[in-house]
Amino acid sequence: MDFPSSSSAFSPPLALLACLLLASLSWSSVRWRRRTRGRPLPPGPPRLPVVGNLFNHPRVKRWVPYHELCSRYGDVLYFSVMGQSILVLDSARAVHELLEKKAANTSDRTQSPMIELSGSSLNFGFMPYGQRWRRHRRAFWQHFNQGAAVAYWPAQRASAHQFLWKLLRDASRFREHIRYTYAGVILKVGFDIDVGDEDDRYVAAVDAALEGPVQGLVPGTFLVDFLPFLRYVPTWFPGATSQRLWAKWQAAAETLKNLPYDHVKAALDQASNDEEPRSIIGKLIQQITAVEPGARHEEEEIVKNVGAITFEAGLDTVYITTLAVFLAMTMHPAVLKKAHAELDRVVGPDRLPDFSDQDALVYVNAIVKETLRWHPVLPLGLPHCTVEDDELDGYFVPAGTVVIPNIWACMRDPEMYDEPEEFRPERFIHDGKLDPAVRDPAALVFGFGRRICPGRYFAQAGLFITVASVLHVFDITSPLDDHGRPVQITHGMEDGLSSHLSDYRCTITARSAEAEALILAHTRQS
Ligand code: HEM
Repeated sequence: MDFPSSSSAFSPPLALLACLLLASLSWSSVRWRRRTRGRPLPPGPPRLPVVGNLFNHPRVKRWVPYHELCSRYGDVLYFSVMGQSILVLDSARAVHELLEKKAANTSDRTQSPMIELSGSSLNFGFMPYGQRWRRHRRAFWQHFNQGAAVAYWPAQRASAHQFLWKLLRDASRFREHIRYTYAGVILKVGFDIDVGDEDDRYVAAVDAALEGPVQGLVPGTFLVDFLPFLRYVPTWFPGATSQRLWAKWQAAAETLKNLPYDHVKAALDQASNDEEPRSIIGKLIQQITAVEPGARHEEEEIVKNVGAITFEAGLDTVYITTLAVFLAMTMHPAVLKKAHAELDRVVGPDRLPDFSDQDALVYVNAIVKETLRWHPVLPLGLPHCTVEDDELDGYFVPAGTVVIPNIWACMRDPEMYDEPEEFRPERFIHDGKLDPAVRDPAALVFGFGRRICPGRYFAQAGLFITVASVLHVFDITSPLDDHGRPVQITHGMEDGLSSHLSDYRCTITARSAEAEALILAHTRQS
C-alpha cells in the first residue's frame, strides 16, 4: 500500500500547528479529568458543540419551562450557553444543598455589562462577592437587622395610615398610592425627608432611576450582553438608541445617589453638634466624619450607594406584593370576609391595627405569607455564582457557574403546599395558630446563604401593617365594566427579573361610615 510522503500531505508549519492543537486538546482533557475526577456534569437538555444550549435554553418566563424540564431531568438542571455554565435548582432541597450549605463558594454574582449600563453599579446586590460588597452589606445590615428594623415601625404605621386616607380620597389611583406609601417610608427612615402628597421630586427621582434596572436587567434584552464591545459605540453613532437610553439611566442613578444624600448632608451641616441624626444616612455620614480624609471619598460612596439601594431593592418588591394582596382579595371574597371577621374581633371598630396585634392577627399574617408564596416577586431570585469548582449530588459544578434558584417552583411544590395554584391562607394555620410544620415562604422568597435579602425584616413589617390596616377598613371587590357588571379577573405573572402582575383591577370602597370616620381620625393624629 502507498502512503503519501509526509512532505506532500503536511507542510512543516501545518504539521506543527496540528501537533500544537492536539497537545492543547489533550492538555485540556487531562485538566478537565483532573478537575471533574470522573464526576459527570448535571443532567440537562442536549447541547450542540461550541454554542451548547444557545438554541434550546428557555427565554420567556423561564421559571415555567425550567420547571417543566425538571420533571424530565430532576431537580438539578444544567445548561451551557456559549461556554457559560448555568445550573437551575428546582427544589428547596437542591437550593439548600448548594446555596445554604456551600454558601462560602456560592455567594458570588455573575457580571454583565448591563449592570453598569442600566445604572445598577451602585447596587451591592449585583456586586461580586468580596471586600467591596461586604463593606456595603455591613453598613446596610447595621440599620436593617431584626432589632434595628423595629425602630421603623412608627414610620411604617404612619405611612400606612396616610395610605388609607389617600385610598378614601381617590381609590382609582391605588397603585400610585402604594408606591408613595413605601417610597415615603424609605425617605423618612433613610433620609428624614417627608414625602409630598404627590408630584414629589424625590419619588420622581426614584421612579426615573428604577427604569434602568427594571428594563435593562432582563437577561438577553440587549445585544451587548452577548457582544460586550457594543457598549463602546458612541451615542452620536446613527441608530445608537440603546446608548442614549443607557446614558439616561446612568444619569438617573447618579441623581438618586446624590439628591437625597445632599439633603441629609445639608441638614447635618445646619444642625448643632450634639444633635443625633435621625435618619439612617445621617447616622452613616456621622460615622465617616471620623475617617481620614484620604479614605473618606470611598466611604462616602458606600453611604450613597446604601441609600440608593434601599429604593432599588426595596420599593418594587413590596409594591408588587401589596398589589398581589389586592388582587387576591378581589378574586377570593371568602378570604377577605374571614380577614374582616378576625380584624373586627381582635382590633374592633374604634381603632386601627398596630404591631402589637400581630400575634393575634393569625389570618392576616397567613394572607401575607400566602401572597409571598402565590406571587413570588423574584421568581428566580437573584442568580448566584460559584467561585471554585464544586459538587452537588455527585455531579460536577464548574467554577463560575451561574446558579438559579427556581423560587417559583419551590412555592408550587405540591409536597410542601397542597393544591399550590389555589390562594388559601388556611394552609398556614392549625388549631387557630400559625402552623410551624408548614414551611414559611419567607424562608425561600427572600433568597439564600450570605446573599439572603437584608431588607427582609423591614419588608415584612411594612407588608403586615399596610395589609392589616387596609383590610380593616376597606372592601376590595371585582372591577366593574361599563355597564356596572363585575369583571372576572385572573392571576398572571409578567416576565422580568421581578415579576409584575398581568392584571390588578379592582374596586375599593370603605367598609362603613364608621370605617371612614376612623381613617379620618387617625390621619389627623399622625
Ligand atoms: C417582598 C419583599 C422582598 C422580597 C421578596 C425580596 C427578595 C430578595 C431576594 C430574593 C434577594 C436575592 C437574595 C439572594 O441572592 O439569594 C434580595 C436581595 C436584596 N434585597 Fe430584598 N426582597 C424584598 C424586599 C427588600 C427590601 C424592602 C429591601 C430594602 C429595604 C431589600 C434589600 C435587598 C438587598 C440590599 C439585597 C441584595 C443583597 C446582597 O446581594 O447582598 N429587599 N431580596
